[in-house]
Amino acid sequence: MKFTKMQGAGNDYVYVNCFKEILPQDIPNLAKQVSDRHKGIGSDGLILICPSEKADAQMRMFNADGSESEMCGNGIRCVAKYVYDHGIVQSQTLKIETGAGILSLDLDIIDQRVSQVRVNMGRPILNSSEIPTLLTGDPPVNADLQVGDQTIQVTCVSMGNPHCVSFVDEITDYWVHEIGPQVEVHPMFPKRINAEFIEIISQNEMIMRVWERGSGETQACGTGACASAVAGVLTGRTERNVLIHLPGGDLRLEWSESDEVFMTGPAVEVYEGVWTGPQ
Ligand SMILES: N[C@@H](CCC[C@H](N)C(=O)O)C(=O)O
Repeated sequence: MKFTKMQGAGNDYVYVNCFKEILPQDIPNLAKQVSDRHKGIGSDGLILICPSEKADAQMRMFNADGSESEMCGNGIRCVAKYVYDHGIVQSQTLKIETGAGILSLDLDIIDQRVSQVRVNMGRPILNSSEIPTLLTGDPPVNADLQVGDQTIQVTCVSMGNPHCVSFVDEITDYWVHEIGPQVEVHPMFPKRINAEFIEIISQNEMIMRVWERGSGETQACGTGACASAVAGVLTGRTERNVLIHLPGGDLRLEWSESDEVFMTGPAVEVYEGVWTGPQ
């Protein structure tokens, strides 16, 4: 199976061109195998670039534990780069089908290669069945979450996939590695959840680390950055334009007055290879 390793703000996935490649039936198991950083290729998960009847291409995304997610913000920028750079569709605007609907993307092209992508990530969902108990009222969708022996204040936002955002004074490993995994599997979230930890720098700038559902800490999460930008506005901490610094790079976010979230960030191809599978 031919694959391409790509990363967006350090969030790295194995991408497979399903316009050409035929995959084994058990894709969750394939995702687990290729993602393994010691015995596989090593990645935060597996992303399939597939034909679509409704858009230029379809993206399917699997976390490192084999679970499938509805959406991947850093992934969709890389899918757009792949589709353009590999000549599947050479248009500066693309439509990609995801589990969260069909999204529109604008490509920034330098020397005939995509360098940056601006994605219309759609409207945040503030009353989602994926985040059932917390989101029963009007926004702000804030709640107190009991985690171990402490209560943390969270803001829950779905970008097609679910996110639980906590604003903290200082983001430490304690938050990401101790609290993050407990938030992920908290009984309040039956489909599990991605946990973002945010330090505010100013009304237009924040720092973020994430504990991702199904993959653990990653260097960036695009949908998590969108959810955090929305949560910043909902809680009165930030304005609608915000620059988010993540361990793997920066993402620029805008929550427009028309209620759509726009995310701009890099997409990078790292290398191509052939997966022969565990022997
Ligand atoms: N890193 C991604 C999100 C990947 C999926 C997530 N772990 C989930 O299970 O919802 C991003 O950039 O959005």
